[in-house]
Amino acid sequence: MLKIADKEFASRLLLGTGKYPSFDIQREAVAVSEAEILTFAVRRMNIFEASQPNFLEQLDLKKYTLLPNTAGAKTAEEAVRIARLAKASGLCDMIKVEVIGCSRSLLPDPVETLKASEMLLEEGFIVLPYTSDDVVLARRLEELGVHAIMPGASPIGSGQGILNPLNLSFIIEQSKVPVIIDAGIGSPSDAALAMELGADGVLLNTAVSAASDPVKMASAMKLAIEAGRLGYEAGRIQKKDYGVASSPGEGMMTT
Ligand SMILES: CC(=O)[C@@H](O)[C@H](O)COP(=O)(O)O
Repeated sequence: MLKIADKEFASRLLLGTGKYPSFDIQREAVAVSEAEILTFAVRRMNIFEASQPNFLEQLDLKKYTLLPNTAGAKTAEEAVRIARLAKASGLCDMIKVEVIGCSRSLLPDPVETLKASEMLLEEGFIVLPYTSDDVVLARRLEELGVHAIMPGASPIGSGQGILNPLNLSFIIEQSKVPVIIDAGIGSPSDAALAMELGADGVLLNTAVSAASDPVKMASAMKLAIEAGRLGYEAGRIQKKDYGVASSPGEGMMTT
């Protein structure tokens, strides 16, 4: 089980809700993914405008935990304002802190992310910050008291997969809160690798929503995350420099 604060989830896949070709495809993709946590950008969701189409209306909200995110924020203050709006909607008490520091790479601003996380923790939110794969920043966030760390695999929407597995391993090794690899996942093998590294979960959006067949890809991601987790729990063999025969040589009959 994935445990975040006092909440437990059977699925380790967290799914974004942006950029699907249609609500119907999105609904089907979400269903086959078996994800229990859905993230959405508060700024892009018409949560206060009943007249506007809204994906959340299409869902049985009792089946999902909503994870609003502060996408669009460039400062800690903006992120906090967006988080308060999300809380006021009454839909959720968790928040994914996303403070972008570079509009080209979409990489997070470490200083503002730390600041926003601190402010939101003081206000009683369950805080899940999206961070870079910086090991020291991850430790500082955990020391603040965040409820999960969400380091990026690579830039949001890039589909480049895991660029720095070593840093992610260091973060996973040092963290006592769940580590959820967030952003940049491009294929099921990327998601499986994240889980094999020992991550507690994977958050992804574009790899599914922009796939040629989002529903099939949602299913593939679910299976990859389950396979990666099983592989991690099973314990992979050590890599060796030279070949080692798979069949025992001793005791074999010779002619
Ligand atoms: C939806 C969301 O929260 C994104 O900001 C997230 O980081 C996913 O990134 P990808 O689209 O690269 O999976």
